[in-house]
Amino acid sequence: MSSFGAVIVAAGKGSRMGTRESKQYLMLNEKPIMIHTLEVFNRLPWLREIVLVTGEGEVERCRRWIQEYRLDKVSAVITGGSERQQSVYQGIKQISSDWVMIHDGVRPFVTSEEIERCRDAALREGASVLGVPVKDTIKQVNGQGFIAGTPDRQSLWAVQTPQAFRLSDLLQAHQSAEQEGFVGTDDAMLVERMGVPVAVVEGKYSNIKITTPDDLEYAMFLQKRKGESRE
Ligand SMILES: Nc1ccn([C@@H]2O[C@H](COP(=O)(O)OP(=O)(O)OP(=O)(O)O)[C@@H](O)[C@H]2O)c(=O)n1
Ligand SMILES: C[C@](O)(CO)[C@H](O)COP(=O)(O)O
Repeated sequence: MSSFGAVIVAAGKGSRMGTRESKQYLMLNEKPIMIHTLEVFNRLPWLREIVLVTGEGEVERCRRWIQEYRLDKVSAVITGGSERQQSVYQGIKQISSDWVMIHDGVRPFVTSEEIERCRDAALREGASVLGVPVKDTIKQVNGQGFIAGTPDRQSLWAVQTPQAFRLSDLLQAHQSAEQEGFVGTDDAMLVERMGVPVAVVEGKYSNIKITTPDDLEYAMFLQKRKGESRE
């Protein structure tokens, strides 16, 4: 099978969390959130390498955690950039596999089953992302705070990570975006604009991105449930 690597991005400031410590380093059940995430990927037998992208001044601490938790697939720990896109680009330059998965370090509840469905869809279709159909009605709102439009909910999905691509496609997409000054909010945007079809794979609503304080409470519930399901 083609070789797969993963880039776990954990170099953000976590401003929406409002904590002194960036959220990816916060303890969840006595273990840093990003370590929970790395452990999920490190358990995948078919994954060839993991590149961790972390914050300025955090490389040594992360390297100690990697040793402590025996994350033997981590091949490099590097610092990211001021934008998530820059962190991803730095990370994929360290990957030597044919395919790469990009995953947020603050999405610790993704399962190996979801990751493998994302992998298989990428191998089949060329690129793939995990996502879930939105449950709320989504509105476009204008600058005056009034509804400007209501997209058809049937076509709306909340897209998550991992997002999987051919390494060559993603490198080219990031290079083009950097040259053209284009900044997207996910990697699929950069590949879409290159005309590469991206398949959406239905994941789980529990694959949350820990972003604001209320997410932490839900994360503690999910972690407890995860622990209980192992007993
Ligand atoms: N310059 C950045 C920004 C974000 N990320 C990572 O990308 C993931 C998703 O980003 P987000 O949830 O927005 O994290 P932050 O940017 O830290 O959050 P905020 O926008 O609240 O500051 C996180 O794992 C974050 O650490 C990153 O590696 N480099
Ligand atoms: C990549 C992502 O997680 C997909 O939903 C999301 O776009 C990241 O956005 P953020 O503002 O960088 O958290």
